[in-house]
Amino acid sequence: MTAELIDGKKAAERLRARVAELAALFAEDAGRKPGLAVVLVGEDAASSVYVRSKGKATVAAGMESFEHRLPADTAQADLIALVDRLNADPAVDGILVQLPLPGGLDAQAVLTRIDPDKDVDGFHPVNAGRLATGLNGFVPCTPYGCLMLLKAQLGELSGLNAVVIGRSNIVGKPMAALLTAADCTVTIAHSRTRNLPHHLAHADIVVAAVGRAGFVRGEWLKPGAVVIDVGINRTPAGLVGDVEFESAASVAGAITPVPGGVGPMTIACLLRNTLVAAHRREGIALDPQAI
Ligand SMILES: NC(=O)C1=CN([C@@H]2O[C@H](COP(=O)(O)OP(=O)(O)OC[C@H]3O[C@@H](n4cnc5c(N)ncnc54)[C@H](OP(=O)(O)O)[C@@H]3O)[C@@H](O)[C@H]2O)C=CC1
Ligand SMILES: Nc1nc(=O)c2c([nH]1)NC[C@@H]1CN(c3ccc(C(=O)N[C@@H](CCC(=O)O)C(=O)O)cc3)C=[N+]21
Repeated sequence: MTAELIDGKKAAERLRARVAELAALFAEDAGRKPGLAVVLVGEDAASSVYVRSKGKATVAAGMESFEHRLPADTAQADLIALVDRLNADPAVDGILVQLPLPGGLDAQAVLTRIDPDKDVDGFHPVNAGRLATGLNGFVPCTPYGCLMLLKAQLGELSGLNAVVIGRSNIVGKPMAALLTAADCTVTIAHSRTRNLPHHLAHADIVVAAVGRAGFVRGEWLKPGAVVIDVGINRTPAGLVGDVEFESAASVAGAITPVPGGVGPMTIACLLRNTLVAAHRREGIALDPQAI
């Protein structure tokens, strides 16, 4: 292996520590802690684990965590009613509805019901539009975390070629928007892309968000490329990313591991977005450069 390992766990710990300091200052000024509400519908094992670790991280950062667990057979109207209550609750700065929702529930309708100014996931169309047009809003946590890792690794991104593999609303599309705003030349690849290796051969930055274990091979990469592996795939061999780590690490300049790469940054960015939401709601200034 020649690639440098990008330590997302350490970067996330640093970000969480900064958020915790600023959350303590906020609590002094506002007379209350920032609050994050997480809604989990159903009993999906992986989702339960995530929700528990989000709750722990929220409390550790000096924020209030409100967990709402609903049965898998919850009616759409009841879920919408809960979102309405959270929208109206002054103690709640951020709302996250854990995805995927059980079959029968309309995720898009639920996400669109969340007050855009409490939408710390950045999934509301208003926030997607703000990101696309360069306005201040909430940026989805996973791509935001990826951008932070890239900037820490490379410094200036201007003029670099980036290939984003995947075009989902929660990872690929906002990732491409962020890289475009950072003046990269961005290619978005997806399941209909012809000759992915051709595109990757020119990529200084590769972000893989495909959902297929070990999909990206080292021999497709440009030597020295910085590779961000978003994939979380549970295999009999354990948790693996979308990049074939061994072969990629012998060609790339730097690469994120799975676990310990993008995942921890996602949670840290969720806390960051909640802190920002709390400041905006209370009209308390927060220097964006401070975090
Ligand atoms: N670390 C973290 O914090 C997070 C990790 N994840 C993980 O990231 C991965 C992606 O998540 P998500 O974006 O939600 O997934 P989606 O399933 O929504 O999107 C996958 C994307 O990959 C594309 N794709 C599928 N097959 C190929 C192929 N053969 N070649 C090129 N592109 C392909 C799809 O293309 P098309 O659009 O044509 O179907 C689609 O755009 C998953 O492993 C998920 O678990 C997700 C969120 C957070
Ligand atoms: N509304 C919503 N917002 C999300 O942000 C959201 C979601 N729904 N649904 C599911 C995906 C996935 N996701 C992850 C978060 C943390 C890790 C994480 O911390 N991973 C650890 C490993 C955890 C483990 O061992 O399972 C790591 O990569 O090191 C992974 C994945 C957020 N998501």
